[in-house]
Amino acid sequence: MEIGIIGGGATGMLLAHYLGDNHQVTLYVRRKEQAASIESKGIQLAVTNITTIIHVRQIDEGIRNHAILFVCVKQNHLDHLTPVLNKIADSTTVIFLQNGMAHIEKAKELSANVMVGVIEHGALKVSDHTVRHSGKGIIRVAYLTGSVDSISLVERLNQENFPFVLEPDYYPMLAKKLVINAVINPLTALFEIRNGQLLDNPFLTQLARQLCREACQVLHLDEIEEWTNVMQIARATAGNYSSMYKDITNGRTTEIDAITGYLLKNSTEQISGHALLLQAIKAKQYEKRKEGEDE
Ligand SMILES: NC(=O)C1=CN([C@@H]2O[C@H](COP(=O)(O)OP(=O)(O)OC[C@H]3O[C@@H](n4cnc5c(N)ncnc54)[C@H](OP(=O)(O)O)[C@@H]3O)[C@@H](O)[C@H]2O)C=CC1
Ligand SMILES: CC(C)(CO)C(=O)C(=O)O
Repeated sequence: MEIGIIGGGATGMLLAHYLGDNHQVTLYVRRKEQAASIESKGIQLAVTNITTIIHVRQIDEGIRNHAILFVCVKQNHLDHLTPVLNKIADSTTVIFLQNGMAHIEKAKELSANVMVGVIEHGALKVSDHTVRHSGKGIIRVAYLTGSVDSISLVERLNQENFPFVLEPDYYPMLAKKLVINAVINPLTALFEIRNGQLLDNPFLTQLARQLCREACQVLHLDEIEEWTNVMQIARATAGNYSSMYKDITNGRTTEIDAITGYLLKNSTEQISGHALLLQAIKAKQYEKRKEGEDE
């Protein structure tokens, strides 16, 4: 298939590497230097040193026609892509792969077919042309809008070494991932700890449990089931730093608005734990940025 991928970060390069073997893949990046780096060196998978040759273009040159267009940028970059996505051919299926749920309403407005997904892999960008596959998992996708044969599309994407699974309903798929990110990400970022430490410190575990309860109340999910899920992910990724921890440490904008902000926006009752964490993360982001400017 002709596949386009927007975003040459960790997930965009991971997809380009694995899908590049079986499909015609074009990766759209924002910077000229990154385009040049991938053009000359291909995408390298760290540790293995396997190189995949794909097409790379700067996004400013425009998007070609593709059967599938994956969107692999962070939530806070999505608004800049609106003019680009509005021009995508109606026959294309756009697949959004963000954490959080703030993108759903805008995604529904596109005239192209739209699917959304969650990535259960761990990926780290090592350089402009190198990605590390730090945790093997799957990508779940679900239909959002338009006329697309989701079953055959997912069958064609699915690979033994890089599985795709079709979910019957997008809402529980995204909501369950949202609970995990709304509990683990802000707490680990605020307390500067690895994911597993949430379960080692009884005070933090109690806080995490409260956040899980509040999130489930907003999203109409079963609290016991989701808490079991959160604990399982915290254990499975015990040695990792969350993406929010890493964003703050590196002075980048976090996805807090699309995660915690989404819960606050959609809550009919007070969710005091999340309300406090939203401000705390923004305050920390602000301080880290100031530190960077002062240096
Ligand atoms: N990494 C992981 O393991 C996982 C990530 N996710 C989710 O996947 C999403 C993407 O994350 P991730 O890949 O890690 O993020 P990264 O920050 O690694 O990559 C984002 C990329 O998007 C590029 N970008 C931003 N704006 C544009 C634009 N207008 N046009 C083209 N490219 C653009 C950035 O380019 P530049 O380098 O020039 O700034 C950057 O390379 C997030 O929502 C994240 O939460 C979910 C699960 C796991
Ligand atoms: C699952 C988890 C919490 C793993 O770190 C994640 O998705 C993230 O860090 O954004």
